[in-house]
Amino acid sequence: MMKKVMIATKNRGKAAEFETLFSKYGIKVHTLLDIEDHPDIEETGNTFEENARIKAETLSKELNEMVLADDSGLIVDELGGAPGIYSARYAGEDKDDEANIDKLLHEMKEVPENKRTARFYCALALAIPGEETILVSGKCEGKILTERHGLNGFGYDPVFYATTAGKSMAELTSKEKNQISHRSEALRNLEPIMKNLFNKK
Ligand SMILES: O=P(O)(O)OP(=O)(O)OP(=O)(O)OC[C@H]1O[C@@H](n2cnc3c(O)ncnc32)[C@H](O)[C@@H]1O
Ligand SMILES: [Mg+2]
Repeated sequence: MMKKVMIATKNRGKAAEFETLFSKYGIKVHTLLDIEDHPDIEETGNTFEENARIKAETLSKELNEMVLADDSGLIVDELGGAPGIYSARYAGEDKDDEANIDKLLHEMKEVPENKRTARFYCALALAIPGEETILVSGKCEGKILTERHGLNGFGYDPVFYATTAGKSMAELTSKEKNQISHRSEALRNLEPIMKNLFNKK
């Protein structure tokens, strides 16, 4: 039997990363992009964890199967934690990565190098019918650059300098990003639980 997991996301960048991250377990990934005209699941929570739970549980109830959801974003110290859970719609409801970056660079225009610290955060929720939802998280420390660097990745990657890599996130190959990212750290924290689940089948 082919192992597969449904992920409650419409973000192509996330979907591609999960596809790679799960492939090493021999698990195939499906997302909301595979369901025609599926409406967005409203993120009405006040934390990454709440929003991840809402997305996972909503779709899990709808499909009556196990669903994983990712709620993530960029936390900038000098901006009091913004854009945070509003990262996707920082510059407006239409979710435009380039507009979001432009707004961030503008807000950070006068901020000196030593005060540009930030981190990516990822909460993952695994909803299983009839069971308590499992929540894990991961983060990745860095700084906000003053201009775009690199063409890989998605979202805020071009303006996020990842401390452990010594480069912008968009200058990393997907393999390199997957070694240090908030998303991969969160997924590693889910690994023992996933192993249990998939070996039971
Ligand atoms: O809710 P779904 O459908 O999963 O897709 P989304 O794009 O709306 O995702 P979020 O609500 O979790 O918002 C996360 C935003 O944070 C940013 N982000 C998250 N992870 C990122 C990463 O690895 N690299 C760059 N930006 C990231 C990116 O701009 C996302 O749009
Ligand atoms: Mg979203």
